Amino acid sequence: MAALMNDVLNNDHLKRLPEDVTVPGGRPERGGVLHFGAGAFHRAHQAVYTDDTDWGITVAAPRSREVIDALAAQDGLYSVATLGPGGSRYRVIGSIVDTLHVATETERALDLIASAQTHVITLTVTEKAYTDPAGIPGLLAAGIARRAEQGGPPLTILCCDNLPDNGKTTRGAVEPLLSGAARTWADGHVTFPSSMVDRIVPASTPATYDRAFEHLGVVDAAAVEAEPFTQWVIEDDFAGPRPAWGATFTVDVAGWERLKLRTLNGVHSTLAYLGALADIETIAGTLAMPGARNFAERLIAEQIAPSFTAPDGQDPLRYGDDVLERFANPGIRHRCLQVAMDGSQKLPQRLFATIADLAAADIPRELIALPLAAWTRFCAGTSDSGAALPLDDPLSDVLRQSLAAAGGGPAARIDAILGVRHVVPESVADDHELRLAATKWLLDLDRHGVAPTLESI
Ligand SMILES: NC(=O)c1ccc[n+]([C@@H]2O[C@H](COP(=O)([O-])OP(=O)(O)OC[C@H]3O[C@@H](n4cnc5c(N)ncnc54)[C@H](O)[C@@H]3O)[C@@H](O)[C@H]2O)c1
Ligand SMILES: O=P(O)(O)OC[C@@H](O)[C@@H](O)[C@H](O)[C@H](O)CO
Repeated sequence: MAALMNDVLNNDHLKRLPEDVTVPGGRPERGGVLHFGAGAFHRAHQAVYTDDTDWGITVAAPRSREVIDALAAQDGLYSVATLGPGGSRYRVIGSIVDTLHVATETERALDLIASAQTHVITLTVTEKAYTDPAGIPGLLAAGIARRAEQGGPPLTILCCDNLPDNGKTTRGAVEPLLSGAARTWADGHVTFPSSMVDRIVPASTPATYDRAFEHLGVVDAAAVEAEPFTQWVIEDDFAGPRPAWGATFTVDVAGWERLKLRTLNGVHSTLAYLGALADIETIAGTLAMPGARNFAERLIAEQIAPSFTAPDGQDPLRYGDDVLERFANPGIRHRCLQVAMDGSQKLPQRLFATIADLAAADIPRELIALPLAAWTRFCAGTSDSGAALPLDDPLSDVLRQSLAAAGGGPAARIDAILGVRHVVPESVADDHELRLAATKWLLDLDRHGVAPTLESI
């Protein structure tokens, strides 16, 4: 413990910490985890779970090096502020022992993937990263090939992105890029467990760093803020050793993924598009609009919950109530525009899967057509007040061109969005009832805007 305090106190950037700040119980003496995606979520989720073990993480940044440079300058130390009803609690995390910039250190990245010291690779690289063979999937495949050549030990690749069957998705992105011997080796030595990850972690802003400075008394350029809730459900399919994470290990994660992606993330995206259109900055602010909570509760009870079977012991309605309480947390300033980005990569699992299952069960789909209408209007890029809305989406050109070609009529615009294949499944694109309901909602949004539409529900 004394050594740890020395570590923290000797660090140039994190010293003289107030007594209410939790500090690491020691710096890990070993590595073992290689993580890709140096974003806010990793720092407030997997790195925190790992901080409770004796394993260490090398964090690799695929693109911008801003975060890893900040971490490196602070000896890997940074703070996570938990923003609860009673105020903020700060904890310094010590599990990050090294950093790596993939674009400029590709050889080192491959060596680390191949290294016998690396047992688990974790990923938070956003949903779209799995569709780019030249990106992370290609890097992993090349690293696995090197590991195979060297006859390295088994390896676990653990996706922590918000995707359904995320282990299978990762395997599906990497395996086709392996050739011959490497593929045979990977079959016997590499596993891709699925995992459900949950903690709301908004992007850090200058205000985040100001609050950290005010609380810690030192500059922390890698600070993150998060809600108190945290959850990690992992398919117990590790090829080799793993850290003693305080997660739930299970044989089947699919039910947990559906519960979370459809309920939490589905409602999150819904509020994000409605809020952005209404010129509201945050998810909490959107949920506070008159009628919004009633709509969200009905969406969960009447559309989302009946679309799937919850895991044993989970009540989707209670889960949904808890989610709405979490969204209402005023400390979490999660911007609608952050949640709204990459809709084409998120809505298949957050919205369209729900719609498809409701249609298959012959359950009416009127309420769930509203988020589809809101996304359609959002993609056109103008809010209810006439302000410009950014469309930060890898398919932005396709979406905007389809809408432009459709002209101004709501039915044609809904058809244009439903016609974007690879995003909207065929059964949803052909869903006549959904199309009519979404057209009606889009007409309401065009004529009256979000606020009166929500109040009318
Ligand atoms: N923030 C949350 O509340 C939260 C909660 C649960 C799960 N997640 C998952 O974690 C992911 C990352 O969230 P975050 O808050 O850390 O975001 P972030 O924007 O802070 O970080 C994203 C990271 O992904 C990398 N990245 C982006 N596009 C990439 C690409 N095409 N190829 C390779 N790398 C790419 C970026 O360089 C960055 O390191 C989310 O997309 C989601 O799947 C986030
Ligand atoms: O992180 P994304 O971009 O996949 O989605 C935005 C939010 O819906 C998401 O980050 C939630 O906050 C998170 O999934 C909660 O666990």
